[in-house]
Amino acid sequence: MSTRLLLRDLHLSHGADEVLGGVDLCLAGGELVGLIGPNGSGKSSLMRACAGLLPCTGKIRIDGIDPREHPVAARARLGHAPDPATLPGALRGRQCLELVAGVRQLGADAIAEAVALAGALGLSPWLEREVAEYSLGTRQKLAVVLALLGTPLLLLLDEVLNGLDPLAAFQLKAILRERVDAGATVLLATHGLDVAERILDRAVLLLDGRIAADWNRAELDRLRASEGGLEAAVVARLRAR
Ligand SMILES: Nc1ncnc2c1ncn2[C@@H]1O[C@H](COP(=O)(O)OP(=O)(O)OP(=O)(O)O)[C@@H](O)[C@H]1O
Repeated sequence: MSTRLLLRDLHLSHGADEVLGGVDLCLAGGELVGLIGPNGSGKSSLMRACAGLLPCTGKIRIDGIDPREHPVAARARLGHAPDPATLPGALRGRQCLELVAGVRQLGADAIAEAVALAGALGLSPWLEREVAEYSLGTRQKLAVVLALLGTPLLLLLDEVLNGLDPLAAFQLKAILRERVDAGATVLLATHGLDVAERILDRAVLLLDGRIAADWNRAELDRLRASEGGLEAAVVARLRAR
């Protein structure tokens, strides 16, 4: 299986505070991987660094491409859901889709696919309305559709199940599984360990600036069968610090 995302000795600081202190991570094509970690452990920062939005040191490769040297080629392979709070309130949902499609040089087919995805998530009635009128969950749906636009090979999704209604969350999990089965790789930051335990192929724990644990599907199944499951395993790691 090809390496979709490779991180070696990734370091990232916000001012004087080191957030990532040497992250090593290798994701293959066709994996749905959960990124777990306490508040402030650096999950969002890691994703933003991979998307070229934050400076960092160390090795990053997306399908072998360094996003800092070849940002356009890397971005063509990458879908990163924007923070819903940063979506432009004055634009309508459809305009946001068209804007991102334009930046990514995607055509009408990609927009039509995104409109269909929006429908699957219950977003259709909102596409002609301004984002400023959206609820938090509706903004989250639009952020996810923007990330999925153009069927990227690597999806970096930061807590995208948060705030979604049950039907939209169900649909999104099915869409992610379809994308992964078709060869895409998803890195999903989440605090929802019950969901993670059921839907992921793998879960990694980001702790104290590094990957502190890495559970594959068989290990997640074993945890699931044990008392407390993944939650108990994660809580034990956090308490042991
Ligand atoms: N723009 C910024 N300026 C300064 N510090 C920041 C900035 N963004 C994040 N941080 C700090 O970096 C650390 C990691 O934050 P980050 O948002 O990446 O964590 P997270 O794991 O995604 O957290 P959460 O689970 O709460 O979403 C935190 O200590 C946070 O306060």
